[in-house]
Amino acid sequence: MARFVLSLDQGTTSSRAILFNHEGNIVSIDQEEFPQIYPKPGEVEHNPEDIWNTQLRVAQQALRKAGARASDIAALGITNQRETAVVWEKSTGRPVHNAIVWQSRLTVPICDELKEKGFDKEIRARTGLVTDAYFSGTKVKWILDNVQGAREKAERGELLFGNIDTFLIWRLTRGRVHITDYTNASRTLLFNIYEKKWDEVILTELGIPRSMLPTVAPSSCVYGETDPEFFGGAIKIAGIAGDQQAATFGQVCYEKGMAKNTYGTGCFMLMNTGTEAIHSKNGLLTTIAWGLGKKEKPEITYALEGSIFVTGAAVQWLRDGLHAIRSSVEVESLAQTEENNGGVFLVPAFVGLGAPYWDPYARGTIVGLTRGTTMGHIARATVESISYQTREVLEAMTADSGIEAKTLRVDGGAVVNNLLMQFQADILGIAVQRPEIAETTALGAAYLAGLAVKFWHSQQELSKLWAIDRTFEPRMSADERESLYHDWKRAVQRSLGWAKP
Ligand SMILES: Nc1ncnc2c1ncn2[C@@H]1O[C@H](COP(=O)(O)OP(=O)(O)O)[C@@H](O)[C@H]1O
Ligand SMILES: O=P(O)(O)OC[C@H](O)CO
Repeated sequence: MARFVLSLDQGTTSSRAILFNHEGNIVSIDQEEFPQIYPKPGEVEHNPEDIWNTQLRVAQQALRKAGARASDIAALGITNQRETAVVWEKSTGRPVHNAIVWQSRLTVPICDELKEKGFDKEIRARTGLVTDAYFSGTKVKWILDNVQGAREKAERGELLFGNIDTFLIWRLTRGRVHITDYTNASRTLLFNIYEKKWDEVILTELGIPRSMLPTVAPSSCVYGETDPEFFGGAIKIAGIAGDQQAATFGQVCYEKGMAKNTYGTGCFMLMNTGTEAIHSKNGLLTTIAWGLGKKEKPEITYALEGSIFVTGAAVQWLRDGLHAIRSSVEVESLAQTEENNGGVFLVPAFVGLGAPYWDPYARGTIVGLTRGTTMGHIARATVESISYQTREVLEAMTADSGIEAKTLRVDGGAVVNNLLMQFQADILGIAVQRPEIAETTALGAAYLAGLAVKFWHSQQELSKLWAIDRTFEPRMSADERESLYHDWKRAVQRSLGWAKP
């Protein structure tokens, strides 16, 4: 009798694999970081072989640590950094270029051209997204336009495109399955979220052959099996979701109006809007939260999303760029060396700004420096910037949905930082709830896979497994809160448009 579900969580900075038991508890975990490649300022790439090798290794290691065999695994779920685009040869499985990462600004000129033509309105109306280099579509176009021979090969049906979920499944099944789910498809800029199919008008405009694209399936169903060689036996692949949607599922935000915020490389807030796709007037994205039900008749749940590009990555910059700390966790103690930010505000617009500004030309800014500024102030300003950006997105969400959040569910690598969590509650003026399992991304993918093979039977059953580790109540006075937020807004104004040619 299978005892576990295996979750593969392929993130921006690391690959993780987690085994969950029937209670939704972690049985074993393994994680490996892999190199970030920065070819030019603003460009970010990953070597797909690094992604594959680290992901396979951590999965094998997670099984080994638990003393589990393939037959102990009821199913495998995959969750992934979204939008990151890989194009590979169908016959060999070899990528024709590095993966172009979601953060990369490489395709800003393509997006500018689309906007000049007014095609951004078509994109918004069909995909729910804004025309930004963030999404996969212009990355695929760039590869076809710039890698020698790629376009001809693609037109002959010899190249395939996929986000990381699709690439991993292609490898895990040794090229037998070319598939994605509704959540990942909704982030490509190529998928019509209303008609629930690849959008021919956009494909034509970007010159992307339909034959490159994977089949789109529900987020919870059996897609195929892993080649027996990888885990000493075949394992059913039965769940797929982009990592932010998976976290929303793992946080059991199953009712309309429920929201979560994930603190990783960036921050991503998603609110379940039910069967209604709300068109944002405040700089948010309309996206697919998950597609459940049958392949022939998917039941789509939509979400509003606020995507913030740089949050935890700013802490990494303190570590790797400024060498102010040796590990990300040290940011908390460094920030605590000062009682407040000393008037310093840091806008981490390293790759432009995402929601709600969508300014590819914004750049990082530190304002308010004086002779008395210390590294402690800068560390505090970095932590605070995560919370201010989150408030901007939550305000946009309230304006778009008309729903006032009373609490915010949080997860992701940075929520271990109690200073950040307390400041977040203070600056929002609402309680922040940290669940017992902060690995909700992996948990969400496990839930999706487990539901497909009846390891779990219903979303109601899963809702009961959610438990709070700690609630952070707001303690700051309203005057102080508003004054800090006002100054943050002034700082953002100084970062906007900085790199515009
Ligand atoms: N204690 C901390 N305080 C603030 N940020 C942290 C802390 N610990 C980790 N982080 C940040 O969280 C991110 C890692 O979180 P994770 O959820 O693994 O991200 P991802 O899935 O994007 O790779 C890194 O950017 C790291 O700098
Ligand atoms: O890998 P993460 O956790 O930084 O998430 C990345 C997002 O999916 C990008 O949209």
